Amino acid sequence: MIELQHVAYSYGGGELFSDLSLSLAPGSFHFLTGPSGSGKTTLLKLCYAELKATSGDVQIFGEDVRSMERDRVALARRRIGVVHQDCQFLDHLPLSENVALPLTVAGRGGELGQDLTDLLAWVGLTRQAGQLPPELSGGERQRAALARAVIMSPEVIIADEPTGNIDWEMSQRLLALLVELNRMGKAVLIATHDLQLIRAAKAQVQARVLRLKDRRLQAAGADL
Ligand SMILES: Nc1ncnc2c1ncn2[C@@H]1O[C@H](COP(=O)(O)OP(=O)(O)OP(=O)(O)O)[C@@H](O)[C@H]1O
Repeated sequence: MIELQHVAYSYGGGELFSDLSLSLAPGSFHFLTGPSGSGKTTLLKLCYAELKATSGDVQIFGEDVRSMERDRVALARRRIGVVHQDCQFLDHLPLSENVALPLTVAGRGGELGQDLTDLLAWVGLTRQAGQLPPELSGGERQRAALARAVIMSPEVIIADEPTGNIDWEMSQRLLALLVELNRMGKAVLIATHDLQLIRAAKAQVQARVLRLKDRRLQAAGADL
């Protein structure tokens, strides 16, 4: 689904990483760890074609990102649900409309209804559907961001520090949702510093743990 081969990336200075290869197959579950500043967010952005590799090949759903026109990139992006690190919302719109925004933007707002209700129930936010984003807790925002990322039924879920600012119980809840999505056959890629979360996930799902360090991507040690 998403293939990176011998990829390097630089923001203009030295290379952040090089000769990096990664393959996200249907139904796979990957964690990406590594020190702050090692390039985890950058690597995720390469996976959803927000950035283009400085060198090497990136293929998304069989297409070479370098030669994809903008509309092809936009179409491919609809098949990838992204939970961003800062999970921003439109603060003047209620939670339910924020979650539904990708469908509305795609001109499919008419399909809303029971699916949205079900999705909000799935992430445990039925009661908060009418609230504005500034009125939500950190954990509620993270779950809303996940709901928004999956409303288009993506085949791949990419989450950047999804449990960054939430307590352990809420992290567990979020992890359970991601594991459930994976069991439905979706590929999941999560960047995180949270080693406890990785250990908890490994008890539930066959996850590969990758570590970005010293400009290289390696399989993490067996202790994880
Ligand atoms: N738009 C940008 N322009 C220039 N440099 C950038 C840009 N975005 C990120 N960087 C730099 O690239 C490096 C990697 O950033 P990135 O956010 O990918 O790391 P990270 O591993 O996700 O970090 P963290 O764990 O702290 O979120 C950092 O040194 C960062 O300052």
